[in-house]
Amino acid sequence: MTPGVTEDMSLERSNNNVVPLLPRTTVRLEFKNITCTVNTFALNKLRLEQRQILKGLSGCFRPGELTAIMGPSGAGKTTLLNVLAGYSTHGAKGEIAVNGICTCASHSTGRGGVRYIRQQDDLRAHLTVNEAMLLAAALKLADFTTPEKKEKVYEILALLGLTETARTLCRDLSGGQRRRLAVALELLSDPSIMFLDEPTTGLDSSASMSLISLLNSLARGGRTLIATIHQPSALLFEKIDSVYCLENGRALYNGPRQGLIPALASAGLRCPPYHNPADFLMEVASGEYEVDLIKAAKVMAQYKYDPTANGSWANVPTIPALPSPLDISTELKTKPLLGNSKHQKKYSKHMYRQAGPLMQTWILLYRNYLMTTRNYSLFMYRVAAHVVIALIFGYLYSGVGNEASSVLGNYVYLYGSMLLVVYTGKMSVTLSFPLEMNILRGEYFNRWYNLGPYIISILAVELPFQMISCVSYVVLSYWLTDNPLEPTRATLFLATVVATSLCAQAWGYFIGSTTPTKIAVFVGPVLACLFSVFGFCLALSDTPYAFRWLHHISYFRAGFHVAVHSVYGFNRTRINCSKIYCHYKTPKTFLIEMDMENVDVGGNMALVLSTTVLMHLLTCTALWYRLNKR
Ligand SMILES: Nc1ncnc2c1ncn2[C@@H]1O[C@H](COP(=O)(O)OP(=O)(O)OP(=O)(O)O)[C@@H](O)[C@H]1O
Repeated sequence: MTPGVTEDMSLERSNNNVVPLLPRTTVRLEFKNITCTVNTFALNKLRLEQRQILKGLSGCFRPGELTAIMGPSGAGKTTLLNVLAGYSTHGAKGEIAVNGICTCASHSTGRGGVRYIRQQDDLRAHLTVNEAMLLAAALKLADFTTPEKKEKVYEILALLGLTETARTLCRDLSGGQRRRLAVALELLSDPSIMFLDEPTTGLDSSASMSLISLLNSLARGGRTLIATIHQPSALLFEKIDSVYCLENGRALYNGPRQGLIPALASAGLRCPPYHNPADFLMEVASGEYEVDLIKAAKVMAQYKYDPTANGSWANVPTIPALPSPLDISTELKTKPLLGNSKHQKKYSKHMYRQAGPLMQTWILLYRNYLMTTRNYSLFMYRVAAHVVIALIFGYLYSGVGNEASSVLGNYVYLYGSMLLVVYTGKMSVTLSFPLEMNILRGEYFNRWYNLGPYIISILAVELPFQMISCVSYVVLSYWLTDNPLEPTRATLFLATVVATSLCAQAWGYFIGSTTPTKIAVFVGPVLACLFSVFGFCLALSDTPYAFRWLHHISYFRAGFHVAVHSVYGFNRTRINCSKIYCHYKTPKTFLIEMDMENVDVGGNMALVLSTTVLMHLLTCTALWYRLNKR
């Protein structure tokens, strides 16, 4: 059993005191002159054009503060977040310093151990909250004992108000609970800096308030928190410490929330009394007031907010803050935040270290096992589909395997069988992997595990699935079509069909991991069709020279030739003939006419197996590149 992820996934603990979580170190993130340029295709001019999305942004995010990145839609908020987090840095330039250590903005590494909670749903739908947390703890907290992991999971769930939902499947959580769980999963490793992309989008005002209060409290514990927020209500805006407002890729305002209205006023933009300052800022940034925003930004940058002064800000009406729905802020106000917390002392002897590769593989396998057992209908449908097709083929081609007048019918059955297993093997992963890719990107970026263990864990589930589906199809259809039941022939046929299907699956992984779903949908079938024509009705001698290389590299052709040979080759004696004349009474006649009398079984099997290994290696390389060179 995986340490910390035993069959008893309950979260029992003796002590119910929830202690606020404190990061180990604090992170100050400064950035200077950040630009981001992308190439876009201008349809009207039919050429590539460069477009600058971020136009020289500078600023600083401090520990202990919740910073909101605001701005109208398309202003560049997500792009800025991606570049600063190191999540996607394509086309980025400029300097980013983490606690004074400078890196280039184009480096795609998680800066300062940053954790990035993206807008997309990165949760595993078929795990319960409890399981998701314990599995994440097992992956991330190698130095903790099992009771300590459970204790930590319990603390975090309690802190985020998720204790009640511990046994709920992630797919059944409400939007707000999902966002909180996403935060909880990352809090396990006590990150000092967290980025959140639009955490309140899709939440109602109460859920948004609850989440922003939570983020505010986490920031108070010494973390650096940065979140993109679209249009916060006045109450929600009160929970924000600093504002970084963008307009069209430029910084409009960068400073403390309390300094916003006086800064706007210094540029001649007076917020009407009782108007939500956040709304006013968005109206200004959207160009609803006739002002030169570049000039206004320059003037506002000159404004120095003085929190002690009785001046401008004191005269601005503020809305009294309501108690946090999670009531965390109150608790944090009454407890020391840094340095001497019970929690910090309790875990101070531990490093926040990832589990080793073997343990990661084991945990991920266990996770896949749990998810598969919850979602077994998918597996059952897949096997059932193969069984149904076997029955249909068995009915249509009944008895063709041992009848000389039906050799061509049997040939079509063999070809159809190969086509079936190639399509099901390839398309099942070609279409599902891009969806998996989204979650993989999030978990990998947030350093849950390495690529090797992840790949082993998905293959360990997918390979047996495909093998079981193939075996159920072959056994049933081969028997119904009355093909020879000699052990050597039957075993070779089964082995060839399964190997070809796994090779197609390896191709599917490669296509799914390198192309978007919309393209993968047709690239997969087109390649399968292209490879399938070689060797079926097209002999090598009839193939134009320019295409002969396709004949040689086609795993479909190789598998199909071995399958035909296993049925009609190896000096098979005469086949029964129930008619007056059967042209293919001697199997050799058929093999000669089909240009298959000299099939190199070993060579063809080696081609299928080596193509499988090659495609898996290419998939690993492509995945590594996509995950590390963003
Ligand atoms: N790879 C890309 N190629 C072309 N244009 C891009 C690319 N990425 C982003 N953009 C453009 O850059 C601009 C900023 O995008 P971004 O997603 O950062 O905006 P945003 O402020 O987060 O918007 P929203 O609030 O609607 O999510 C948009 O106009 C977008 O179309």
